[in-house]
Amino acid sequence: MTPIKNSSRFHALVPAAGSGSRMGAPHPKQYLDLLGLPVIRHTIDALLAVERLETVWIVLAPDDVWWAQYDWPHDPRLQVLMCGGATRAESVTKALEMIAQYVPDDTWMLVHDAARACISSAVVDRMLEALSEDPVGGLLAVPVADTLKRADKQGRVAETIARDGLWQAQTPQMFRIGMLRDALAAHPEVTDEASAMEACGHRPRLVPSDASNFKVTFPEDLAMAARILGAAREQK
Ligand SMILES: Nc1ccn([C@@H]2O[C@H](COP(=O)(O)OP(=O)(O)OP(=O)(O)O)[C@@H](O)[C@H]2O)c(=O)n1
Ligand SMILES: C[C@](O)(CO)[C@H](O)COP(=O)(O)O
Repeated sequence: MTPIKNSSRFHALVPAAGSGSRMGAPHPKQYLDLLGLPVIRHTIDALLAVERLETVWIVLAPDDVWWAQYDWPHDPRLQVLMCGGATRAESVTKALEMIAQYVPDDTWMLVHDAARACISSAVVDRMLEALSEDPVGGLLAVPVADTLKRADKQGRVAETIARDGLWQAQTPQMFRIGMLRDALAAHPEVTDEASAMEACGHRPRLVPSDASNFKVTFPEDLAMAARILGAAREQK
């Protein structure tokens, strides 16, 4: 592969090497049926609809046997890396190490869960507008709406936590590839990219999103995702 010239400005990276253990299905949740297509296909279609994304990199597990069983968009911007790791952070880190050989360090990378299949291209475009001049980058997130309780070991309320200023982190999470690669290398224990950046002393910007961009995690989530995507289709 030759280096990509002309400093590609925005790329997306989709970690899709998880097993979906909380879904409890016989195969990974990213390949489960959602409105007649695998879950991840909706994610890919939404990202490919964002014209400013120069490449959409998909990170699969090295032993993935499902991807090859489907047809995927014939778009040269769609690229597959078979380098997933044991954790989400490891999958992202390994992919960034490969991609960083071909793109400049200041390239923006939008890391987006394969399992957030209801993402809309309009929201991603809004994120690009909000963050492209930002010195750090940031993430989609929603303010916490419910009252929060911490449980004790008996399943009783140990305390009520003030929700002021609390947000739920979503994806995409958008950072410059060089800074993100270094942050994840230093903090491999994180569950999202923003945490690695925070641990390095940065303060990622929160870009308001909404609950429709939820992560398909449990069996009942598939019906919810189908309703959201179905309603979005009807509005088009
Ligand atoms: N080793 C891993 C684990 C997760 N992921 C990806 O990271 C995203 C968010 O992770 P999560 O929803 O937790 O997925 P799983 O790990 O597959 O689910 P579970 O935790 O229920 O096993 C998913 O798109 C998943 O495929 C990954 O690329 N590599
Ligand atoms: C990145 C993420 O989707 C933000 O909410 C989340 O942290 C991933 O969580 P998991 O630990 O992979 O379930």
